[in-house]
Amino acid sequence: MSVRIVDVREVTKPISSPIRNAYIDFTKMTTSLVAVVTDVVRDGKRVVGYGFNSNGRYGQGGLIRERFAPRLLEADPTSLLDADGGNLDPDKVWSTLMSNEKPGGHGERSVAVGTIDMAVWDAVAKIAGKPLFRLLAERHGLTANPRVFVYAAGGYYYPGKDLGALRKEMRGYLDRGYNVVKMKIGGAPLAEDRERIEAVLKEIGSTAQLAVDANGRFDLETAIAYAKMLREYPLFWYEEAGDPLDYALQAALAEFYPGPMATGENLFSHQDARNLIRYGGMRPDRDWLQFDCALSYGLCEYQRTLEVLKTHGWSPSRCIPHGGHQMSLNIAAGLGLGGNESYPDLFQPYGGFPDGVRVEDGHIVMPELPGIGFEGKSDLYAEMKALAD
Ligand SMILES: O=C([O-])CC(=O)C(=O)O
Ligand SMILES: [Mg+2]
Repeated sequence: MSVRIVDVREVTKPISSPIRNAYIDFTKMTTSLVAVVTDVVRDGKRVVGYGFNSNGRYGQGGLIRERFAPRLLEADPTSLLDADGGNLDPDKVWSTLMSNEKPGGHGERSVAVGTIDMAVWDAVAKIAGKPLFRLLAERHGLTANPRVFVYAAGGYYYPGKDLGALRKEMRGYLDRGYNVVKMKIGGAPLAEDRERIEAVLKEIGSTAQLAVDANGRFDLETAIAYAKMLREYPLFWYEEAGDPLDYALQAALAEFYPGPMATGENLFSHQDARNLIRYGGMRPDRDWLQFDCALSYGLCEYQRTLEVLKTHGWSPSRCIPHGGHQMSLNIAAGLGLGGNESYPDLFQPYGGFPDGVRVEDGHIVMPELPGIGFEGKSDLYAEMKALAD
């Protein structure tokens, strides 16, 4: 049997909402939805792999249609296959996507490639007839663990949102089974953020922990001022204090913040991840890494990032990716990450879990669906199917 990619389709969809973090609002946010259509038939149906990019970066229809989809469709189909020709080889597909691309300058390109790469892995696992997390564990000689830690991200700034509304939002996450919640900081003066934090801590009591996210807003002085305030509270983590590429700031912050820090969602290559580990002062015994494959050249590149971490003495269990998508849930279950982000009320239908999956005690259990599992989420699959039909 041979396998051929017969089409790569893209549509840019809105995932807008009136929320705001310390840096951007999401009123114009979009995502690229991609379908990689193959000539393989499984259970009487053509195998189509699907992918999309995470929130925070916009849809990449231009790059995908002008540059990346044509490279795959123009390639010799046999050059994209694994050794016995029975499936696509994601690394060969990745190399074809990245042909004639110079190194460095990771940005929108890494989002376009990450989105297609997600669809390729979905197709590969479907052709293999397995959930992606099982396929990944097998490839790496690991035992999959379908029970994955998830936390609830929200706590955005929102017109008219007072402390009561913030507390209610957080209570809603606890009611849905989460035991770690996250809120935004840095979009209001420090004293006001302190009030917001105290209100949430009062609401969640000892049943949950709170993480805070500054979205890269602070200069060094402000990051340290916040560190001195935040270290008075038992926070789950202090996220993305300064500019994502300011490794010296991150390293200096460690001097003032003994608790866990988190960052990495805006680093888009294994080289950038390596620089964070080399120069960012991150501590493998307590800090968290949030690289998101959907924004950073996909799972082929994420595996290289995990290799870099290993070389520097970091366990994959210190990774809790940004983005709240099922792709990272599969990587977490297959390769032993520490968990995954989740946005219970935002970015639908792209984020979240297959229908019927419930959060219990801050964890979900992955269903045994072939591929990434998108077919198990009916609202998401309806959009995907419309693209492929
Ligand atoms: O507000 C955003 O851009 C999303 C974000 O940082 C996160 O989920 O950690
Ligand atoms: Mg963040």
